[in-house]
Amino acid sequence: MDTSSLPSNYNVNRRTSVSAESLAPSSADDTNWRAPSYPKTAEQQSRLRAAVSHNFLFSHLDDDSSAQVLAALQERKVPAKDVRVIVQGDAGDYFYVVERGSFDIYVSSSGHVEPGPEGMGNKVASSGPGTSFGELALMYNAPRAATVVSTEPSILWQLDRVTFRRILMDSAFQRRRMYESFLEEVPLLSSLTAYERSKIADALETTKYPDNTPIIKEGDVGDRFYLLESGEAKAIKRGVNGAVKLYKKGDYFGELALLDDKPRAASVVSKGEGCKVAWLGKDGFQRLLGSVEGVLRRDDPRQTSR
Ligand SMILES: Nc1ncnc2c1ncn2[C@@H]1O[C@@H]2COP(=O)(O)O[C@H]2[C@H]1O
Repeated sequence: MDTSSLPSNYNVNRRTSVSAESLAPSSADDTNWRAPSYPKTAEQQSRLRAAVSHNFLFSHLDDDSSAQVLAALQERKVPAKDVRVIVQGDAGDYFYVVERGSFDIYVSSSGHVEPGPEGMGNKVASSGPGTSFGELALMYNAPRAATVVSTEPSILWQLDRVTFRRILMDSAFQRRRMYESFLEEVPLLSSLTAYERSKIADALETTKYPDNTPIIKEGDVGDRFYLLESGEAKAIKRGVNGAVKLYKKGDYFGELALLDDKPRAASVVSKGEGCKVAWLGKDGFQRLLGSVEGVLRRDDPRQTSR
């Protein structure tokens, strides 16, 4: 098993007991399996659609899978703050999408919650509307890696482990696998945790450009942030001879227009053998790269190439 996406204190060897059936998302008797379908009012449907619309794990599903997953999601109201929706060390049963409210996520280095007020360990993250949690135990058949606690009355949508594994997991796994090792080598992201990088992996899209093809055009409105996955590219500016910046694997561009809502400050063009880029839309950029905004502003290329 590839464990590179796991938190460092994640004990992969401590398995929980789960039935063989639930471990085999693509088993031979696939034809007999049907996702559960929970009836919903029109009002619930529209809230659910809005809640999943910004969640990247759902964005790559075909229409049929998407309909099955939406039908299988069940509303769960969390009536108060301090409700432990997930307890570190427990077996995984559901994956959760947050519709409303917020949750804090704690990790105890012992792998499970200890008695006493500090027993949940350190707070490592928070989760708000449109985000999701609880996928790790289901993906890796391992105990819950963290404790997730409500900080106010909230609304969740929960998906059972079998439906998660059969419909959502393949695409989630593939994207995380595909990008994990690349993202580890991107200097900009080195201050993030492995878990934060795996969330970025969920959100990335890939595009290939042949040699000498514009990726960004100076003056355009910016809606994507790019990481150079392979090949080369250069930045050029009207009225300036030669490239103002060269990009190689692991470099990024397209951040300035997104940071300040200004038009693209330069064009970026593929060069050499062309290139492959991984990109995040503006929404993903703002949600997932908020903590590196300081680095992006500090390293503003206009300070050296103007
Ligand atoms: N740093 C982190 N380490 C482990 N789990 C995390 C972390 N941040 C968020 N989580 C989420 O907390 C969830 C706890 O249950 P799971 O292990 O199933 O999946 C975990 C992740 O979805």
